[in-house]
Amino acid sequence: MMQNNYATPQAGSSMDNSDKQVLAKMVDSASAFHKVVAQPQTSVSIKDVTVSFKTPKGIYTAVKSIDLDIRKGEIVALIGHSGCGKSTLMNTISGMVKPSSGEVIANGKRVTGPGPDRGIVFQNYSLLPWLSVYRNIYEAVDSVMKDMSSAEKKDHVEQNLKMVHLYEHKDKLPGQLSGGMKQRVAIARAFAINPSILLLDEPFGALDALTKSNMHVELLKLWNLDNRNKTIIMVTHDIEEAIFLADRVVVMNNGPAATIKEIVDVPLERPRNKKEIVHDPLYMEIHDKLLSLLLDKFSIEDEVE
Ligand SMILES: Nc1ncnc2c1ncn2[C@@H]1O[C@H](COP(=O)(O)OP(=O)(O)OP(=O)(O)O)[C@@H](O)[C@H]1O
Repeated sequence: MMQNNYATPQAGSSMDNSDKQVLAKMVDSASAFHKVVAQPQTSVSIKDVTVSFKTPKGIYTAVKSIDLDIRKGEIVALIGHSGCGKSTLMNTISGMVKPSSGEVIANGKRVTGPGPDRGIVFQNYSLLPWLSVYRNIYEAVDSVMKDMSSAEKKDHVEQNLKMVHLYEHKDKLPGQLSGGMKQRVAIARAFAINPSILLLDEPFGALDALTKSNMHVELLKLWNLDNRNKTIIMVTHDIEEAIFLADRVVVMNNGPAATIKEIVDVPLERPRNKKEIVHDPLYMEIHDKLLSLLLDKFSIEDEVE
């Protein structure tokens, strides 16, 4: 039988000072052990990342000294004014932009380029216009899931199409779909390659408010179906979107050399209900906070000195 190293002394037994010290050390190391075990797994770690670009006018530093740890299964939204470096930061995680200094660790490995553990969805869908909906997803699966048979790949693609309610449209070309449908194909394609990290760069930016709202619910459904295991990092300009989806909102300062201004927690319970959440005082508080962080001026009167 395993000995219990953390047993307390029997009642009535006396302890001298050295016993007490030993016991205190044991309790300390036990709680340290539990802290380590209980610590959530880090999915992405951005360590002191600076990105500079060579431009005709000289070196332009987009983001500077960014430090950010993102837990496995966490949804994080990056928000900030246009040009502050949100996409640049995302692209250091996807591996499409190399940091000028610092490093990004994804799933315990240093990012040196794109990889199938990180799926990316852009605002402009990036579907291949000459391939059907089905083939757009199949080609991605085929290039990543080498061990699957053709029949398994077919099943897998069809299952992912059903998940986003597009099975009936599988033979259409992207040009025959609405914006929301195209974005669902792009999301199904990203999910189909089963990345543990999903990077969404303004995925719903081009959609009307109603479609966008439906897409938010669809995205969270997919995340739930996957037992909330996927880490989702998304760029957005939309405060409501960020609060509805995210566990934390990372607010960036304006560039050049943009840094993180503040990280705002969103401890609203899940599942979140679109209609009800907006009446939650905590939602309103977070909304106000984000608005204040993003807006320097609230009305034209603020312009008057
Ligand atoms: N390849 C590049 N070469 C030179 N400058 C670049 C390059 N990529 C980005 N930049 C500059 O870096 C800054 C940050 O760009 P980025 O696209 O990351 O901003 P963003 O916050 O995502 O903007 P938006 O919200 O408008 O999409 C901008 O000033 C942009 O012009």
